[in-house]
Amino acid sequence: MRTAYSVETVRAAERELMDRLPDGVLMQRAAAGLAAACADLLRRRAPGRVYGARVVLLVGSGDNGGDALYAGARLARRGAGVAAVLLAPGRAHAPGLTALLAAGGRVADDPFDATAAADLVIDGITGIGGRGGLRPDAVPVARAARGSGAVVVAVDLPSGVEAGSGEVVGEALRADATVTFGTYKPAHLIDPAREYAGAVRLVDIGLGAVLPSVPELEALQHADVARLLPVPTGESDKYRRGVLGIVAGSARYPGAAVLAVAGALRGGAGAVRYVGPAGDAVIARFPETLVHTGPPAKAGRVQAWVVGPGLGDEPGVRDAVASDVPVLIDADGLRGLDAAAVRARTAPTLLTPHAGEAAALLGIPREEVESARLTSVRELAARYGATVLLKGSTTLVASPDTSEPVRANATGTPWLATAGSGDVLSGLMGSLLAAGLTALDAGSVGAYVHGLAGRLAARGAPTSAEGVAASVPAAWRDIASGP
Ligand SMILES: NC(=O)C1=CN([C@@H]2O[C@H](COP(=O)(O)OP(=O)(O)OC[C@H]3O[C@@H](n4cnc5c(N)ncnc54)[C@H](O)[C@@H]3O)[C@@H](O)[C@H]2O)[C@@H](O)CC1
Ligand SMILES: Nc1ncnc2c1ncn2[C@@H]1O[C@H](COP(=O)(O)OP(=O)(O)O)[C@@H](O)[C@H]1O
Ligand SMILES: [K+]
Repeated sequence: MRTAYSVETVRAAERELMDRLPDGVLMQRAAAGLAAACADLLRRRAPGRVYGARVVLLVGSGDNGGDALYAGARLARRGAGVAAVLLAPGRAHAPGLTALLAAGGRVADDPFDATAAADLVIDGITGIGGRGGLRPDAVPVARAARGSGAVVVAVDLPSGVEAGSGEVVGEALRADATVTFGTYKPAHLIDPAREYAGAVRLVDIGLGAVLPSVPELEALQHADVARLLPVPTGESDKYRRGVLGIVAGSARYPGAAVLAVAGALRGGAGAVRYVGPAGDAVIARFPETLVHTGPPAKAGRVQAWVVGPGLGDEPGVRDAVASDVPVLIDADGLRGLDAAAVRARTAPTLLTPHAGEAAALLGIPREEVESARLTSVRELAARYGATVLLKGSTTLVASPDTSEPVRANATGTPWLATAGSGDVLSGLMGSLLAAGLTALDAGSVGAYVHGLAGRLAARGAPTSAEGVAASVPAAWRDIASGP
């Protein structure tokens, strides 16, 4: 599990730790980890050593720049030629600059000449104190660094991203690698910032001892998902594995029903009951499905419902919401959803909007959701008293219980932005709900498997929702077989 803490929590923990330690120790720990990571990267490219390598530091006005300066000093002591570009010359971290100069480093005469010749650039413009994207004076230097042949290593965070939300407002410096300290921050787990960070390395500075036990955000890894995937045993029968009911499809969108059933069958349901007008299309593709044309309440016992994909104006949402088993509500099922009825439910509810649907539920413009995904998913979970999965390039899953961390999933690929892939996801998560996973686990495990299936299906070329469903078993096997 990767865990991330909010900026406020990180700052409070750092203060507490600093009070216990002699001055400057934390920054030295950070700089030592940063310098070691840079030395590793330099060894991996010509000329294959630190001695003689050309290193440029981009130094802002805060402690992020201080980390860069001290790391630069360490590299200079090992024979690298280190030049610092001071973006706020009068306000650069003074002891850090003194250390760099004492170690044989220098201040760059011309930032553009320096970056053009660099093997490695250390981005220490801003860290957790950065707000509102790169400032105009930093933009040309950042672009020159990115456009040079140098490896770009971000200190703590790629400069210009919002540490607490993962937003990128304006311009940010894309890194090949990021070295962060003490704990991940939300920006390391949430796109678009996550993508700007490149490969992230976490350096232990002793913060773990003072961080609270519950993080703000967590991201499941293979081993976590493997533990949660349901596996049938000798005692299992189809009912114990879970029967999933699917209320989906309409005369206009019969395919959504087929895709949701496809996801459900690959998600391990013992049986799938399909309720709606697309029974013929479903049976033609999946003869193992139990179909029913009456209302959901009369369809027979299920352990969970999925309601909404391609539903159009077909009825059925009310029955599902009124049931006493877990319910996943997606797509058309979310339209005009009655918050009071959802809050009154006794069994778990999982709402799975994309940004447009989330915006409609919150009554705000889509861009507002896109630019504040973490806040939006929390707000929806609170309003509906339900677990909410917000789809997108990073999928976020929030429980209505605010003491639970939000789960972030980034296993997906932009190739998943294809019609019907969300229907497959609904069926898959529905099966996991029917198997007894909590709404938070079903959502985050489903998103993880679906994202990986999307990657396997695409492998760099367009794929379809059917292709994603067909790759779920390969993704499942990959996860279950271990790291
Ligand atoms: N607090 C601690 O104990 C530790 C902090 N460390 C480092 O300290 C960093 C935080 O340092 P600070 O709080 O000084 O904050 P930063 O260094 O992230 O940035 C703050 C400074 O940048 C300026 N700034 C803000 N937004 C800007 C923008 N868009 N463009 C240009 N300049 C901008 C501000 O005016 C301020 O002077 C961490 O990210 C980490 O790198 C590490 O040394 C580990 C220990
Ligand atoms: N840029 C992206 N990167 C990764 N995954 C994406 C991206 N865009 C969409 N997805 C994923 O693709 C799926 C699309 O679902 P949805 O929007 O409901 O589409 P549909 O209604 O057509 O099925 C979701 O799982 C979503 O997280
Ligand atoms: K930085």
